[in-house]
Amino acid sequence: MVATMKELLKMQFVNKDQFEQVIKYYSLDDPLKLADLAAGMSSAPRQDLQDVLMCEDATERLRKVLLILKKDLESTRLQSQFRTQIEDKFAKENKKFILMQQLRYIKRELNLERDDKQSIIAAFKECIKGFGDKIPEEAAKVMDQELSKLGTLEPQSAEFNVCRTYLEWLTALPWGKFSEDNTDIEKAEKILNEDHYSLEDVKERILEHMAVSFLKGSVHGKIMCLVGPPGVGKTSIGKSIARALDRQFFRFSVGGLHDVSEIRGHRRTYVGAMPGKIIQALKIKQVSNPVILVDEVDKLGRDFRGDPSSALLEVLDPEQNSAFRDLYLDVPIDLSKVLFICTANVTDTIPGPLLDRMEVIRLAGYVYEEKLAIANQYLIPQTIATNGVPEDLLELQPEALAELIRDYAREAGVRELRKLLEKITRKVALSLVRVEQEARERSTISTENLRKFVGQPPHSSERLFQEAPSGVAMGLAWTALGGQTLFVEARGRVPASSESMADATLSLDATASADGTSDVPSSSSKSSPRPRNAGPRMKVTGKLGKVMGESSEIALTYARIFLRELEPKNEFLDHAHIHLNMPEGATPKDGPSAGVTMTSALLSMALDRPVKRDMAMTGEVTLTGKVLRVGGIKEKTLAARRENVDKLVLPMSNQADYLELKPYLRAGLTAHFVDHYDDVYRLAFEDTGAPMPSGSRGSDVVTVVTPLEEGQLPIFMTGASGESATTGAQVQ
Ligand SMILES: Nc1ncnc2c1ncn2[C@@H]1O[C@H](COP(=O)(O)OP(=O)(O)OP(=O)(O)O)[C@@H](O)[C@H]1O
Repeated sequence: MVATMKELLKMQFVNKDQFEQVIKYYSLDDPLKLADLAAGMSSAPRQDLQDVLMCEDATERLRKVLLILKKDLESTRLQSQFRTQIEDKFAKENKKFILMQQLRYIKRELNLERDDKQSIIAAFKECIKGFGDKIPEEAAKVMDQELSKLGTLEPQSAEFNVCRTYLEWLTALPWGKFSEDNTDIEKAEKILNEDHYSLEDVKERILEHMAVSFLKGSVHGKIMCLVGPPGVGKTSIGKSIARALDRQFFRFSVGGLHDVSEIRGHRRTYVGAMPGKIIQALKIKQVSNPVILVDEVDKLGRDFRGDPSSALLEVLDPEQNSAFRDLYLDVPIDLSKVLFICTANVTDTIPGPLLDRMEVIRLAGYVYEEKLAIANQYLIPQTIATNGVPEDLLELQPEALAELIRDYAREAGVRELRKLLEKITRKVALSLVRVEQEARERSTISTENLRKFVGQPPHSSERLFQEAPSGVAMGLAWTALGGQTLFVEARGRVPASSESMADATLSLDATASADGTSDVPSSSSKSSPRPRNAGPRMKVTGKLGKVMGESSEIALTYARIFLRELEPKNEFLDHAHIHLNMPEGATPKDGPSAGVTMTSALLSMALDRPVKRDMAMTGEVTLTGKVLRVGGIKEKTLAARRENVDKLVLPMSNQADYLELKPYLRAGLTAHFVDHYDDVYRLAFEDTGAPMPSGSRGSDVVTVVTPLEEGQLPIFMTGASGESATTGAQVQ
């Protein structure tokens, strides 16, 4: 007996024999069998059934029938599967709902808890009541509105959570909560001295600021901005100010920050919206008058997400910040009692309107003696304590510390020095835990075993030129990393009449060779007549900014005038193709202060006479030879001492800046103050065999000699800072 179609399909019918049987059975035009078919396909689409009936070929007809039935069976199976799943889910939800209702009912009967939503609302109301009248009217009104809105929303809805989070932020703020300021200025001074060595002028400015705030009873006024190279203690002095004032301290960095909402918050319409950093600071610190340190304001970004500097201005400006509106909270918040302190490496990149409202306090960097004292009094005790090494089990000999400062951590600040001391202490800690407690011995770090702890010194190279050849002059520059020496190299030759500029520059030696050889013709050859058709040209390299580029042109024009008066027959600068280069080409440089150095390098090249050894100069030069005032005298003086330079030529108008420096900072230096290039020339080329001008158009040179103090080391460091090329700090 042949099984019916449905039965065969239910048996997963694919067997060849059975298939043959079915074909045979259904190939007859028997109306009864057709009726059987139709019954099996009752739920099949009409079109499909028609297709079957119209099909003439019996085998094909059968195949179609089978297909229809297979589909039918599949859909029946799926339907029943869904039904079971849905029923299961409903049963679970139902059960949960019933249990929840029972639980709620039981809790309410036992008076254990009120309705969830109601309890949330009640908690908010309680919290708001606690603030009393300390909440400003507008904020109180918004809280009321939000509370009523919360009452109308379903606790399971997304909007309920948005509304609840918003109220949580509003009620988490320290409305009217202030910590009491320390008004004892002597105690404040003691704390500042306890935390930091030296920095007298910085501490003095901070104390003045505090004094004004105490008298006025508010911190209104300019925002303090601590500017200086890395590791000079800007961040840590900010922390110390908070300690001196007895206030909470919060720090955040805006370096590389592009998104304005980091400061001003996101609008509430965004998913995951939050208030900005300032509101977060108030919430975390739970007082309305913390000290907030905004680090790296000189590295603020700006893009399509807005201009964070304008948002920062709104926050920091004492005129505007008593009603600061965070985009998320959208109620006025009084920030006028917050003490904002900013830090930066340079002021050039701080947006103008922001800089205008700041009181800049400069931290220039430390000399050797200061680093030694900082290490002994602060860094060594601190690192020993943080690494858990018993004090009597570690001894760092003074010579080893001197070597660390001199050869390993040649920097303006003390960050690298701190890292090295930490490295040593960690190594000592490891060696201590490797042996039994009783067998532990004191570790002594001397110059002999220092390398075992910190490896080879990274600063083995001396400064770029110990003795500069003709065409090279040493300047002093001021970078974000502190002061440094900056060499100017000038090379040039007069091309043959047929030579093009390209050929001429190709034949130029871009870097003067250290042995002093140069392709600059001797003075006698320079006075011979030259073909005039090639014309003089100058190429300047070393990643110079616009101002420095212009300064090089002024230097060339002035050097030509000067040379014509000095040696009328020497026409070298009038005809030569010149290449002026400032090494460390990866470091951007700008500013006019290298004017005198460039002029000296050009004259040294044209006269084939080297500039006096160990002399560094700085000053802007004008077309008439006047030497103008420059910035960063302290940083430049520290760099000169670091780099073995003992003679300085500085603008007369910077004399006061120099004399303001503590004598120990300029110990061993002879500084000459000039106001005309004639005197720079005399000082730089005296006794080198170069011709001397007949008189000077400047006023008398002032020379300040500062002898070494007793027990003070002479010059103690050599070599240029290796850092600047990699960090891209701008030289000025
Ligand atoms: N005068 C000082 N007396 C004692 N410790 C100091 C002094 N100057 C710096 N330090 C210490 O040096 C370390 C580095 O200082 P800090 O991090 O404050 O530098 P910074 O100027 O903020 O640097 P950056 O610009 O990289 O942020 C800190 O541990 C700090 O305590």
